[in-house]
Amino acid sequence: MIYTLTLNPSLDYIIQLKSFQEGKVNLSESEHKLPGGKGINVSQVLKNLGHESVALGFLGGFTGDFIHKELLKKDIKCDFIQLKEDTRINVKMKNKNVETEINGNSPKIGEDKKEELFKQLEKLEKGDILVMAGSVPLSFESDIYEKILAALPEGVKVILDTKGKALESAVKAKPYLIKPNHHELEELFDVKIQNKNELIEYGQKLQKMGAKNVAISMAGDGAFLITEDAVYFGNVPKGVVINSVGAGDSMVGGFTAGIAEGLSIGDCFSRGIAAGSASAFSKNLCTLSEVENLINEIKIEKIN
Ligand SMILES: Nc1ncnc2c1ncn2[C@@H]1O[C@H](COP(=O)(O)OP(=O)(O)OP(=O)(O)O)[C@@H](O)[C@H]1O
Ligand SMILES: O=P(O)(O)OC[C@@]1(O)O[C@H](CO)[C@@H](O)[C@@H]1O
Repeated sequence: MIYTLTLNPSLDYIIQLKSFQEGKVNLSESEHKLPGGKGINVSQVLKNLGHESVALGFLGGFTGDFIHKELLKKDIKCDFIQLKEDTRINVKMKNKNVETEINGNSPKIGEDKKEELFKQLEKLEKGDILVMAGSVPLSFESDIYEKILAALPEGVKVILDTKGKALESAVKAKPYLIKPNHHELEELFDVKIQNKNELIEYGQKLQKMGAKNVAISMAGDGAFLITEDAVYFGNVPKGVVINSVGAGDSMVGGFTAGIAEGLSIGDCFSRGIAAGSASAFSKNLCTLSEVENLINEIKIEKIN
């Protein structure tokens, strides 16, 4: 089974504006609400690509109820731990082509709820895939992903998409795949990466620190995959970006679907890029046909 873990889900409130002036009353042109949070988006993408998953994490209050109901409507299996406080609201504002995000604070999560999560994860089995994605709630220490990795039963394949200290500590516990974007890589090592060789160098540093495979996305500029034996570059297809929120999660979802189908790592990478771009080119998260329409435009090149 595939599990996704979203420690810090969100109700994403998407607002489209014709113009925006700071300090003024601005009228929205349209708005909609979506269940959000990186692992939850991965579960939605997996569903669209024909794969079942169980969405795990913490939900609370009316925002949590909304997310739960929306996921059940999509026939996504859920096993969330209930919190008293409301799940956060993340505002995604689109003014012409400029996307601005305001992400809310996480609700409080007690020690008992954390223990409940570890109990749930104990039940995973060899051969299961666990996708852990997103920020760490304020109630948790930044090494929570490392602790989860260390506590998991043997043989669970972990895909991790997070950043900063949470990523730095978790790589030590040897996840199967991590997916930083190039900005997150710069932030982690506190450097300005000047060219592709440097990017590969820093990706390989993460590998030396423990990550088995490192996929580095660079939005419209392609992506690198560093495996144990090789470095691959994948181009991204050309298209008009409509909504980049969730593009990274879609890449993770596409890659995970490839693993579940037993594809080669290069094909998983290509599927991930197609899914990321298909989501970027549409208002919603990618569908299977959108991914299939792009897959042949992606060429994976082994560069060393
Ligand atoms: N401008 C673009 N053109 C084509 N594809 C894109 C573009 N931007 C993003 N993508 C697709 O989405 C994938 C992930 O993009 P990106 O590097 O922005 O990840 P991210 O920063 O994790 O995403 P997110 O915006 O969800 O946080 C890319 O590898 C690509 O497949
Ligand atoms: O604060 P985090 O967990 O890093 O990111 C949360 C978030 O921005 O990520 C998703 C898009 O990737 C959105 O659904 C959600 O609002």
